[in-house]
Amino acid sequence: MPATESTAPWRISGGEPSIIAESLGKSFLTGNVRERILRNLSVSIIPGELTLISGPSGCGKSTLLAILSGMLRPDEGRVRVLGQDLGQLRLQELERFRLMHTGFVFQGFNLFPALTAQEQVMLPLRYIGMPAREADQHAWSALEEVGMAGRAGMRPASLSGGEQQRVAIARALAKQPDLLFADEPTSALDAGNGMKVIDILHRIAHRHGATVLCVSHDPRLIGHADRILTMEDGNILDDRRVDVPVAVYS
Ligand SMILES: Nc1ncnc2c1ncn2[C@@H]1O[C@H](COP(=O)(O)OP(=O)(O)OP(=O)(O)O)[C@@H](O)[C@H]1O
Repeated sequence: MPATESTAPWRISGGEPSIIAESLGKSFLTGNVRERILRNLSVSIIPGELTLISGPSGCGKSTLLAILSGMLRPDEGRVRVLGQDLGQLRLQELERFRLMHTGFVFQGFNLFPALTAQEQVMLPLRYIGMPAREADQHAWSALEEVGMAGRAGMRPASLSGGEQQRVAIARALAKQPDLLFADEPTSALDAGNGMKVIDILHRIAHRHGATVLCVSHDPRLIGHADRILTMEDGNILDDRRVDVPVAVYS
């Protein structure tokens, strides 16, 4: 496990891509119609940045995120993450790889109703074998980093949507992953809470050198990413950098 100090860099960004995807193709069968969702898509993602994937509904954003994070296998092409060809890993090895190196934040928070914020964040740490006392400290640091340490003893029903999403981010953050994936993390939140979440994701990339890849069609987020990939019809139409400085949430 890397450093415990929450503001310490986990990884130093050397400009080398942490994710390299080449010639990805993916189809889904609906009834007896096979629909091509991704077509010959290639992309590299760099650590230390918040990269946003935007584009119209149904263009394949979540499918791409699922493939780049190792949750879904492509039909064609290959994905290298941290130098590892995901296609070479057996299912169990892939699960282990994801557990050790990636965190995921979902639109619907996915918190356990019966657990406090502290317990939610500790759970995956205990699952990877971290001793209780250490897991407790890591969970506390992660909650502190997202501004939720003061609510560590509260259960989801007593937290607002924005607070629940910040707990979910702390849970993904606590194991200090190399890569953090987020699928529409702000879509259930109002403007203010959505902005806090995106600023936290941005800060995770910049302070810790993590690769942060976020799917969203929320136009408010565009100025808050470092790089925007715009998808249409299963491919990347536009790839651009955002120069505007980002306000850091405190
Ligand atoms: N497991 C699946 N089986 C069949 N079709 C699927 C499956 N997953 C996704 N699709 C289809 O693939 C297309 C792309 O889905 P995807 O969720 O990647 O799009 P998206 O760009 O993230 O959309 P949105 O912005 O609405 O979430 C959609 O038409 C969807 O219905």
